[in-house]
Amino acid sequence: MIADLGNRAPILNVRSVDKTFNKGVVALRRLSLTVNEGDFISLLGPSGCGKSTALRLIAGLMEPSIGKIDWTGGQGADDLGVVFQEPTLMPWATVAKNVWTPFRLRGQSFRSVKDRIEEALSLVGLEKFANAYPRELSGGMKMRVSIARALVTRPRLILMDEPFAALDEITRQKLNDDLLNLKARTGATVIFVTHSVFESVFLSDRILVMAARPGRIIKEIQVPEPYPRGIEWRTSAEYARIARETSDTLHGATGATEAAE
Ligand SMILES: Nc1ncnc2c1ncn2[C@@H]1O[C@H](COP(=O)(O)OP(=O)(O)OP(=O)(O)O)[C@@H](O)[C@H]1O
Repeated sequence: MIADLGNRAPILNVRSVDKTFNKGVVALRRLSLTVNEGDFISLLGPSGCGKSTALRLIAGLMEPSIGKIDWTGGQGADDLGVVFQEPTLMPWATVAKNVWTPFRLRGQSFRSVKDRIEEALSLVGLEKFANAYPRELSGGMKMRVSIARALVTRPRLILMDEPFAALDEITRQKLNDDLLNLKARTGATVIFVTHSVFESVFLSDRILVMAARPGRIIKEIQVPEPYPRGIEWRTSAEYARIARETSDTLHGATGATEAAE
C-alpha cells in the first residue's frame, strides 16, 4: 500500500440524493457530495440527521429514493471497507481469523492471504496479537482489529460510522492519531461519521455539517491544515478557530431545527 496523495481524481459522486423511508420519513434531502482520491471527509451532525443512511447508500446497502450515486469502484468487497461503531468481531475466532473474514466470504483460503492479513495487522499495530481472541483485547484493540479487517482488501474507499464513539477519550485520541498515520501510509480515502466537532476538525480535510428533519448538508467547512497532524495541530489557534466555526454552524442548525418544531 503506497501512498499516492498527488492523485486527487474523483472516485465517488453523490448527486442530489433523497432517501424517504416507509411512513414518509425523509432521512435525506438533496444530498450531494464529491469524494476525491485521498480525501478525508467527515459527516458531522446531530442524531437522526441521516449520517448512517448516507453511509449505507454509499456502501450500496440501500438504494436512493431519488438521485444517483456514481462510484468508480466496482461492487466487489475489494473496493469498499466499512467500520461500524461496534467492532462486531467473531468471539470464537482469533484476531487473524477475524481479519480474514472479507476474503473468507469470497472463498479465499487463509493461507493464500496470510501476508495480507499480517500487513493489515501491522498497519494497526497488532501484529503480535494475531493469535489472540477478542475477549483478551481492550475496547481500543478490538476497534483496531475491526479497522484491519476493513483495510485488508486494500479498499479504494473506507466508510467509518462513529468508530470511536464508545471509547474513552484517551483511547479515542490515540486511535485518531493512529488513523491519520494509517492514512499517511496507505493513501486511504475516508468518509467518517461523527458527532464530535473536535474529532472532525482533527481528522478531516473537509467537514460536511448536517442538520436533521430533513437530513441535509448545511455547510462544508474546509480544514486546510496539511497532514501529518499531531499534538501541535490539536493545540493550535487555527484548530480552535475552526472548531468554533464548526460548533457554531452545528448549534445554529440544531437551534433552527428546534425552532421549527
Ligand atoms: N430503516 C429505517 N426505516 C425508517 N426510518 C429510518 C430507517 N433508518 C433510519 N430511519 C430514520 O431516518 C432518519 C436518519 O437516520 P440515521 O440513522 O441515518 O441518522 P444518524 O444521523 O446516523 O443518527 P445517529 O447519529 O443517531 O446514528 C431518522 O429519523 C431515522 O429514524
